[in-house]
Amino acid sequence: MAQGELKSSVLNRKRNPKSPVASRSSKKQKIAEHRKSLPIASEEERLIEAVQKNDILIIVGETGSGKTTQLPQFLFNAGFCREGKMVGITQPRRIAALTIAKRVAEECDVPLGQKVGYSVRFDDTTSSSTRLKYMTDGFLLREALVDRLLSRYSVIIIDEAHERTVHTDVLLALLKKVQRERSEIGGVLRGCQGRKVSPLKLIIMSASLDARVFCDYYGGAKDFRVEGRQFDVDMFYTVHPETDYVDAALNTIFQIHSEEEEGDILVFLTGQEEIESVERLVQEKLQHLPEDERKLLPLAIFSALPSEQQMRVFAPAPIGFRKVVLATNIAETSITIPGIRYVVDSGVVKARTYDPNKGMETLDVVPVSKAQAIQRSGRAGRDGYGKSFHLYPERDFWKLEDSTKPEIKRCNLSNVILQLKALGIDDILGFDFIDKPSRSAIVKALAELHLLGALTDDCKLAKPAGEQMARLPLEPVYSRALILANQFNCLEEMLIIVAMLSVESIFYDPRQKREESCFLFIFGQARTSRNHFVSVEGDHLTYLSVYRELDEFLEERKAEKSEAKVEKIMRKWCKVNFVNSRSLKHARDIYRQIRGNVEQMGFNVSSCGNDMLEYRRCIAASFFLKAAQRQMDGTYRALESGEIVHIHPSSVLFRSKPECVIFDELMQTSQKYINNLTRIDPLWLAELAPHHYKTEE
Ligand SMILES: Nc1ncnc2c1ncn2[C@@H]1O[C@H](COP(=O)(O)OP(=O)(O)OP(=O)(O)O)[C@@H](O)[C@H]1O
Repeated sequence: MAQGELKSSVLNRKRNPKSPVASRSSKKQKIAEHRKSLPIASEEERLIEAVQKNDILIIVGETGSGKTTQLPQFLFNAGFCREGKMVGITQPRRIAALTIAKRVAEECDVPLGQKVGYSVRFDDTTSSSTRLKYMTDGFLLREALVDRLLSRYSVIIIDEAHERTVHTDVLLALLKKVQRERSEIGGVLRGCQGRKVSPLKLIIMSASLDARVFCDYYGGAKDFRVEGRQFDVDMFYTVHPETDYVDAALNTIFQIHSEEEEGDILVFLTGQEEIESVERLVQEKLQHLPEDERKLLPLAIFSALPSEQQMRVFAPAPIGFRKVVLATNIAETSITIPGIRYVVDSGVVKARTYDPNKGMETLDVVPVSKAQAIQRSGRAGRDGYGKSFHLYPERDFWKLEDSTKPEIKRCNLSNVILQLKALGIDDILGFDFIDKPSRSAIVKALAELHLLGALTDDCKLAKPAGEQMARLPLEPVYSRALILANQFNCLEEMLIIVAMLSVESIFYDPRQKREESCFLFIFGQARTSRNHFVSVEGDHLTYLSVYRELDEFLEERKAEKSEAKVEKIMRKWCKVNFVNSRSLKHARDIYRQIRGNVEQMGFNVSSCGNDMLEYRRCIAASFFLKAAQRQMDGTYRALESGEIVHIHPSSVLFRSKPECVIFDELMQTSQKYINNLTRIDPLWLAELAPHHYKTEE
């Protein structure tokens, strides 16, 4: 496609000139018409009948047929929320829970948080009048820790079950048990706060080509198909495979912008750095276009972005502009980004795989599954006819796996097992998982939890350490670090480090700036301006000094009260220091949230000030399972797995190569790398973790 003129219809988009009252009622009318036009609308009666007749129902429907937004409203109308009961709907991602709840509240014409609300980690908008509650699958799992029978719910809907997140898989099994227990109890007064427990209806919703796996798991449960989608989406594929999908995505964005009609673009890429680099490239390329063709607005969305920044992609583009949303697979399922008419699918996704025997994670860019490609296309055509451009040939689509491998088969199980133990499920090997993780993965995770002090010798939940670890919304190894830091009087510092380790790319790396002619100059400049943060003790302390320096800088400018001003100052500081402002802002949010958690648990947040020796000893005591020792040839041996590894070039200890280090990450990319390190004295391991290391080791 050659570049052409912008279509006049884009430039002529006008604001609605009606009065607020008139526009509100016309909006209501539009929503009512929209609801009626959804394929699921004509199925209301049949669906309710099926739910009434079956305790478990598997609903399969095309993307955009209206399952997520409409079914809960049908259930409400049919009386499933009487006597204060709720319908709970789980989503694999928080952004989906947030935006769908907002949409359903709008459809019901009620303020968010009353009849309709959402609950996700660190953000709960529900109230005692909430009847339709959207939440993440992880949130419902945590709720079960407090109310084992989930007695407030009359119906629980597990949405997007085909995604098979580890939390969804655990819920599928847990709810089977809860449902059995609730029907055995039958109307007896029990459950949380003596609530009356009635039988539970369970609905599993999937867009998957293969729903049989769920029907079989629930002993031949009935399936219900919702046929049809609201708007068509035309599919386009490349003739030949693309060698560089980032380049291909960039070209496609500009082709759509110059040749296609009005409508926004959604592009699927693999991660934060790639997205930020494409964002810059779009900006740069726009500078070379004539003034009237520059009206393209790139916006990013990925999971490490704070919620309010994620929400920016949902706002309409300014008049005359076309927005181009650059997303990871966070935008792949469930959500509707208003205005999106064109989808560009790179065909790839970044996938994490965990090897329990080596204790090693690999992060690879891999082809998407058919189900994922279909979900991606489904994001177009949600408020009108759409087009989906796949950056690979059609024959390659047919070669893709049908669906993604369940996360439970490729992740570290220690967190899930800790949650199950806290739920009173002791026989993990005998637990009825829909897809059983390997025996060795379970045994390895149990052993790790035991070493971390979360389980007793007979594999029961340790009190209070195991209980406290289960209550914190973190990986067990980080929860343990916080508990220990409380004893070492450096909880403040550990909270900062845990927050900083929870985000991607603290330092902005100009190597990502493709086509940068003065790359070497800028790279040198970045290193120099980063130098004053660098601690010879390692990356953890370097991150600590970045965090603290920004804190001091903001403290000095405390007079600037408005949040927007503070954010502006912060962005400027980050730019000068080559620090990624989005990542740092996210880390500051996480810090505040987990600080709230530990304070609720009664911990006093004290600081060790500048006593970094005590702090490094605490790191050694917390992460003793992640220690590595230098070998004669300059490589390192990870002490737990015996793997030979290298220090990652981005670590501040890359050149100094200390004798012994604690690492946070062990990743296989081109080589086996350890990253995010702290230098320790090897003797500390035997002293601080005597149950695992002997002095002669
Ligand atoms: N936040 C929103 N803003 C505007 N329209 C929306 C929003 N959410 C949903 N819709 C509209 O409602 C339709 C149905 O959405 P819904 O999420 O219920 O579909 P679904 O069948 O669950 O599909 P999927 O599995 O792809 O999420 C969408 O196609 C879109 O037209």
